[in-house]
Amino acid sequence: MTERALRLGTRRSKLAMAQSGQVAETVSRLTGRSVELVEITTYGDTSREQLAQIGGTGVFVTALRDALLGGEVDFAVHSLKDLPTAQPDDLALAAVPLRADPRDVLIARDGMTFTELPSGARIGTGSPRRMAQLNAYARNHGLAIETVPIRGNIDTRIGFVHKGELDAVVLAAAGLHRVGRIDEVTDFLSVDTVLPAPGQGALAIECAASNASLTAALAELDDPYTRAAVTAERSLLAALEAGCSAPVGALADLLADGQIVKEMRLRGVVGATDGSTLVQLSTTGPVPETHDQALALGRELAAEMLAKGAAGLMGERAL
Ligand SMILES: NCc1[nH]cc(CCC(=O)O)c1CC(=O)O
Repeated sequence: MTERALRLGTRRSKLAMAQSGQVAETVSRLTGRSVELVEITTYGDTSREQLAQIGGTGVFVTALRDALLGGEVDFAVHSLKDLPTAQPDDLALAAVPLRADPRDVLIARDGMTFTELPSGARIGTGSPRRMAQLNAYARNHGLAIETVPIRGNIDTRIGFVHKGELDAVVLAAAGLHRVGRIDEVTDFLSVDTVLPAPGQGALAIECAASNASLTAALAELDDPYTRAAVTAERSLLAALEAGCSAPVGALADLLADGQIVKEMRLRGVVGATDGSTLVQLSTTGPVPETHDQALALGRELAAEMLAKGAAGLMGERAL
């Protein structure tokens, strides 16, 4: 008997459809089963309010998770940075595939880089994290910029620049790669300037925890280093009691001696959105070999950041 197609739940945005389409092809190749995309509309897709006002990026996730638990779809693909830090017991994070470029990038008019922008340039972003770090960099380097809150999908955001409403917008490299618009980037922002969101560039493949066979099949897509890194980053976020849209950046990467991977470094930042204050620290440790070791790395850095005053900079608390 021919098995029915696997149903993959996805948001309707171009980015989500691109991400889900790529995962669908891989899952179909690995399992030998066809995969059909089931489009789900989330509250985050329909609301026009700023994310901080509607509960952070978790609003992109809830409807997909409801569809999973209701048996409407078999598995779902999320942008990992949009997932709340607490993983529900009845949902398995079956795979975190190899991470794409985690950096933030600038798309500016006239091909300009960040430091080439004119005094008073208006830069659009919906992320308090990006605002805090760009404003801090500008303060420290004598640049005069204005960060402008924006919402919308990738096309809408880039459109603000094309229409002349903004001088530049900031987006994630990973999203632009996946929708085929990476060539429009005018400046790849160093992570020393703008630390990415915890989990940025990574995907999360979820299914019902009760579906053990599908959980095991999807685990084939997991990249252990990526999973360890994003687990440490999200552990930091959780330990700071911050929500997905708090002004918190984090990045875990591997430190190697030649070809030999020696340690994992975790960097974290939290800041006031006007850039007046940033708490930015890092820690290193053995490459986590277990989930708990990755969690511990994040908690360790969070404790150091809280001791340096991070709590007062959180703005939006975990919801
Ligand atoms: N909710 C916005 C969102 N969620 C994930 C990505 C980028 C893709 C990724 O981080 O994997 C984006 C767009 C952006 O930040 O520019």
